[in-house]
Amino acid sequence: MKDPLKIRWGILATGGIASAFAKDLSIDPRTRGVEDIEHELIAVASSTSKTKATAFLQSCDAPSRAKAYGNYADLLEDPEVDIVYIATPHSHHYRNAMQCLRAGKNVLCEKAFTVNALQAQILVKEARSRDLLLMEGMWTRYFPLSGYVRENISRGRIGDVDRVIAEHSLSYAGLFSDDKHIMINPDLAGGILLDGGIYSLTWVFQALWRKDSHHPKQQPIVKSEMAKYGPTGVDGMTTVLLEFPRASPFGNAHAVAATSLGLSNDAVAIANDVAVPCIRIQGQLGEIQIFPPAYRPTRTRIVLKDGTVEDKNWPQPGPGVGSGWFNGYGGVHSEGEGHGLFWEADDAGRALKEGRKEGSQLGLDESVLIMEIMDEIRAAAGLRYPDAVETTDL
Ligand SMILES: NC(=O)C1=CN([C@@H]2O[C@H](COP(=O)(O)OP(=O)(O)OC[C@H]3O[C@@H](n4cnc5c(N)ncnc54)[C@H](OP(=O)(O)O)[C@@H]3O)[C@@H](O)[C@H]2O)C=CC1
Ligand SMILES: O=C1OC[C@@H](O)[C@H](O)[C@H]1O
Repeated sequence: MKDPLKIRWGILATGGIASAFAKDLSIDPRTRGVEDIEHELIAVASSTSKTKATAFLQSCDAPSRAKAYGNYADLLEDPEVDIVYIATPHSHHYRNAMQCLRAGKNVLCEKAFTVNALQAQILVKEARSRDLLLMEGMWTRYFPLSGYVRENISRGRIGDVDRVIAEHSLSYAGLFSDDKHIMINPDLAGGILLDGGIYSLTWVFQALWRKDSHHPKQQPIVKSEMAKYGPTGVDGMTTVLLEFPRASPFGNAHAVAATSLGLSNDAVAIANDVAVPCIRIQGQLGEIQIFPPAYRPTRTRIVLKDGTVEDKNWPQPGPGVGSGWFNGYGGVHSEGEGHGLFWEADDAGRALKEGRKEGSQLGLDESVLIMEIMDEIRAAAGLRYPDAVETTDL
């Protein structure tokens, strides 16, 4: 077998998800059966200071040769960096991704891809004109669990998908010490739609926007309601009804994508020691249930009308570094294993190997379409971020 291709990563920002990503890069890909590529963290950049970048590398047990930069521009000039993972707030994705592309770097950019669809379209055009990889870091799409769900839909286990009910919420109520918090700060494009609603929409799209659909693909019709978080005016709860046109004796397919900053199915289920699915994908023959959290589920159930019940657990693989490695970030992960960001990193690495220019499970046209839908939802409720955040000027 040929030697694995080494993917040389740079990371922009030193916050919570940047740290989880750096730790996942350090996990040997062979622990998840990946032998054709491997990852190396070459450099991290902090917009605040080199000291912060150095501390970040230490806290992530990064390779000793990894470099710390005190600004983003210096990392983009590093010829050893093949691909940049952007882990800044939503407000900064457009600007940072454009900086990377203009510096000739491939890009894996955290979700939500941008603040609005126009920004996403401009980035896509830039990446295509430069023949660079541009990929939205919607990690959930790359989990083996998601592949299993997609495959069972394709095999027709539940019949055609008639309805999807998707809910992703966080338990943030009362937890904000001030209005500058990333989740609620309009200057950082905060609010639950861009942060959490994107997961509910991801599950709806994984189920209903499919290459192998028996039905012609047509854009969904969207209706929505938003409840604002009073102190800052961003959305604290958003509920979306999507109708997917199709030629079926049962009419169009429906989906509900719900999200909230304060209500958490996950927290309620844990507190009461019960398991309640957050995603239900329903067809005439039965349904696929996915258990919370929607962004990192580890359990599925298929329930069919013929009496079949199939439960499966999907622990994230890894070296078993002990519980608590990722605890306190992005939910409760009791397995003490990898976070799961390595799956999207593997897909980005394989894209570089194969010459592919977008993610295999979330192409750029779909990322743009989802941004268009989120624009529509925000416009219906009058949620517009400051001009400096919505702009396409650099
Ligand atoms: N896939 C997933 O599971 C998750 C994804 N995310 C996504 O990752 C992104 C970052 O979120 P998260 O890591 O939680 O955020 P954090 O607030 O923890 O970190 C953001 C980092 O961005 C950098 N930054 C640059 N400019 C600013 C600015 N003006 N204000 C604040 N920070 C700035 C900072 O690093 P520095 O000072 O070093 O430049 C900061 O540490 C978002 O897009 C979010 O949606 C978040 C959580 C989980
Ligand atoms: O992407 C995310 O997933 C986990 C959540 O805790 C976090 O708010 C969000 O950004």
